[in-house]
Amino acid sequence: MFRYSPQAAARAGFQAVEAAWLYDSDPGELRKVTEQTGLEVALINTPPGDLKSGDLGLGAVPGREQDFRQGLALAINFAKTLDCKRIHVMAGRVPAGLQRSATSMEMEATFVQNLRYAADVLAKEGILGLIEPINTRVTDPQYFLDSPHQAAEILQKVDRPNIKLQMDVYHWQIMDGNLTQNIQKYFPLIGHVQVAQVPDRHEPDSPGEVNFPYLFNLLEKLGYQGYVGCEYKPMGSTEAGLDWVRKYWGGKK
Ligand SMILES: O=C(O)C(=O)CO
Repeated sequence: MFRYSPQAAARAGFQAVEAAWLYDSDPGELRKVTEQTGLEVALINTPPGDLKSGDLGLGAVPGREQDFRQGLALAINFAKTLDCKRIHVMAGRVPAGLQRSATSMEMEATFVQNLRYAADVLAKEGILGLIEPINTRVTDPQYFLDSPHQAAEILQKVDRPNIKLQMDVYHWQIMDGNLTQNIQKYFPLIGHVQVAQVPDRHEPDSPGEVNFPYLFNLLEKLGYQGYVGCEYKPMGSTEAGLDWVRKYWGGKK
C-alpha cells in the first residue's frame, strides 16, 4: 500500500500495509507515516540489488554473497525502524547469458547458504524471513525461484524455523495451478499470503479464473492466522476496488 498511499490504506480501514521496495525513502520519515496512520508494516522486501544489471534480489546469485548480506542488513535496518516482522528474502534471477539448467544447482546451493545466514541474523531480531516463488511463465522468465515444490525443497535444506514460504496465489495459479492440493500440502510452510486475480492481476473479485471465496474458506479451515497481502493493480481507484473485502470478509481487514 505504500506504493499507493498509506493514508488511503488507513482511510479504507486496513491495519497493515506491505511496502516491497522502500529504499529510496528515509526510514525515519516512513516511521512517522506509520505513527500518523496507526498502520503496521506487515512485510518489506530485501533490496533488488542493481536493477540496471537486471538484478531482482541476490539470494541465489553466486558470487554476490557480500552484496546479499549488505542488502539484508539494510532491510533489517528498515524493518527495525518500522517494527516490521517479515522480510521477503528475494532469490533473484538467473544471470543473463546463463542457462537455468546449467546454473540451477549452484544457485540453489547459494540460496540455501544465504538463507541459513539470513535465518541466524533475523532470529536475533525476531524477524521472519520469507521466500516467494514468482512465476516465470508470465511475470519474470529469469526469476530463479519459480514453483512451490522447488521452494519446499529449499526450505527443507535450509532447515530453519524462521524461514518460511510466501504464497502469492497469483503466481501459484500461473506456475502450477492445482491450488487446493498445493495449499494443503505446503500449508505448514506458509508464513505469508498475497492475492490477485488471474490473468490481469486485479482485485480478487475482478473477472478471472481463481475462486477466492473458496480459497479464503480453505485457508480459514486450515487455520491460517497471518496476513493476506493485496498485491494487485486496482482496476480503478484503490478505495473503489475494496468491495471484495466487504463481500468476502464482511469488512474485516
Ligand atoms: O512480484 C511479486 O509477486 C512480489 O511479491 C515481489 O516481492
